[in-house]
Parts: sequence; C-alpha cells; structure tokens
Amino acid sequence: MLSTATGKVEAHLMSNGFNHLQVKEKYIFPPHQRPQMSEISHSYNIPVVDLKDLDGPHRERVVTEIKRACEEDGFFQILNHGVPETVMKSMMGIAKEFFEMPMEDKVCFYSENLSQVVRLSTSFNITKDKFLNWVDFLTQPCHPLEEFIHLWPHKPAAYREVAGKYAKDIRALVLRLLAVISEALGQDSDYLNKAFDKHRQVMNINYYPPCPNPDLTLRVAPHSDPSGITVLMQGDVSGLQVLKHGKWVAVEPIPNAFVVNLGDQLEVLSNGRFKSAEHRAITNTTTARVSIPTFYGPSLDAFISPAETMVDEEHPALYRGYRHEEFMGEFRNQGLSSKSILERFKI
Ligand SMILES: O=C(O)CCC(=O)C(=O)O
Ligand SMILES: [Fe+2]
Repeated sequence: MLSTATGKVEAHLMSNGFNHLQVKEKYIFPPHQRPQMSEISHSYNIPVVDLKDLDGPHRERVVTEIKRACEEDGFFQILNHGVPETVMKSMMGIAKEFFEMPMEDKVCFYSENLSQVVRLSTSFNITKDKFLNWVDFLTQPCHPLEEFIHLWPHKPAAYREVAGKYAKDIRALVLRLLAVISEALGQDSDYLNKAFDKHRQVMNINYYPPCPNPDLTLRVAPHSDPSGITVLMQGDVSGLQVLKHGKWVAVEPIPNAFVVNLGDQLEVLSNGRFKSAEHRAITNTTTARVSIPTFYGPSLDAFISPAETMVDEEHPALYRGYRHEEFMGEFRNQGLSSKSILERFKI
C-alpha cells in the first residue's frame, strides 16, 4: 500500500508504470503542433565535428567547422570529445536505475515548485502547461559541485559518485568548447568564460516512456534552450529533431557522440550571428528513452548583452542587455514555447 504522498506523485509521473498506457486528453497536442511524422526530413544531417585535432596544429580547421555549424545550424554532434566512454555509459546506466527505482525512493524529490533546487517532476510545469509533455525529469545544479552534490539523490548508492564524475568531465569539455566558440566569434579564447561570470551548470535527466500513439503528443514541445550551450547525451534511441528552414530534421544518435546546441545566451552575445536552434523530441511506441542534457551558461547575476565587437553601424544591437536572472524568470513563467522568450529581449 503506497502512502498518500507517494500515491499523489505516482498519479502525475509518466514513469510510474501505468500513466503512459494511454494518451490522456491533457497530453494531446492541437493538430498543428503534432509531430506530422511523414513530413520529417531525413535527408539533412546536422554537422559532425571531430575534436581530435582541437589541441594540435589543425585547431583552426576545427574552429572553422564549429563556426559554420554555429552560424548555420546552432546544432552539431561531436566525436573524440575527451569524455571517456565508461563515464558516459555509467551515467546513462545510473540515470536509468534512478527512474526504475520504486516510487517510495524518488518521491522526496518530487516538486511542482520550479525554484526547488533538485527536483523530480513531469512535463515542464505541470501546474501551468496547456498540453503536457510526455516526460519525467530530474534536474540538478552541478557547479560548483561541492555546493550542490549533497542535495542530489543518494540512491542508487553510486549515484553521486557517477553523476559527479560525469558533471566534472562535461564541465571540462564545455570549457574547451567555450574557448573554441569564442575564437569562432573572433574574440579572445576566454571571452565566453568571462561573459558567463561565475558560470551555471545544470544537468537534467529526461525519462520518456514508450507512447501508445506518437502521432498525438510530444516528448518535449518546440523550444530553444535558455542556456549558453547545451551538451546532450541522447543515448541510442532517436527522437530529437531540430527545425531547419521550417522543416523538422531528425538528429540521429551516433554512438558515443554528444549533441551540442547553442542556447539563447549565445544568440544574444553573438548579436544574432550564431543561432539558438528550435528543437523538440517525439515519442515512439516501443522503447523508453533517456536523454541527459547539461545546460551550461552564465550565472544568474551575469549581465548579458551583445558583444561590443559584434555591434557596429551595419550590425546594430539586436537585443537589449539584461541580468541572466531576468531571462530565466521569463523562461520559467512562459515554459517551452518556440523562441518566444528571446523575442521579448529584441530591441
Ligand atoms: O531529449 C532530447 O533529446 C532533448 C531534450 C531537450 O531538448 C531539453 O531537455 O531541453
Ligand atoms: Fe532543449
């Protein structure tokens, strides 16, 4: 017999063993927002960048490839990124184990309050979302690690050790990427490192159960990330799609690769030169999917505005400056809604 609190949480979560057996009304998106599977493009692939030459004499070539990807797609996959396969596999394994634990072991993390620091929840904001997303997620800040790790789940027993190692390795990778992207913007390599001030790193674990009717609903509604950049481990189950010239393009999993996408802060800092691409995820009938995005960007007190060198008479500032906290507040209030938050900061 479940306690009342556990029973209430179980009624909301998708990963509880019964909520996903039918597509309930609140998960059914209006027809124009449904996936339209026949219209998904498989003929374009987002760029794949091999980072093996990043720290050698051919660095410039890698910078040029990433620059093109940032300008044209805002999305790319990376190989030879330095995060060991064992670290990736252990993280994916422990993430699955977390969601497979009995409800009693997870219920203490459940919250509908978006400001709870470590939080298990469902959809984006279950109290406000007009249509619910087919997802449960755990969200946890990771930087500085010592400040947050004691708030993370302690079950499964190895959770903090495995996720802590993963978070550290991802941060090291992101710092290398920030240097490259700064160079791609024609700036000093520590430009973004400085612009992000004290930095903010948040890891989500998304758990998407199979869905009896993928035509009706979405795992994640269209949105751009409010981060600086996002590094996503999408596992081996497809579902992620990116909007390119008005068409949804599948981002097919590549073993051991990460998907990198630029968030809204990079679009602002680059004064629109680099794009934060709109993306979404669709469901499937057979296989649960776990994806692990790390949202990396400025600390909440950082002041974000287009880089001075990106603004001149020919390229007037496209966005007003703001504290990152203001942007995140708008995002929390609005939820997943294409690129509408960024629009509000346009001049
Ligand atoms: O699950 C995915 O592939 C993408 C998830 C996503 O876009 C997000 O959590 O912001
Ligand atoms: Fe996203």
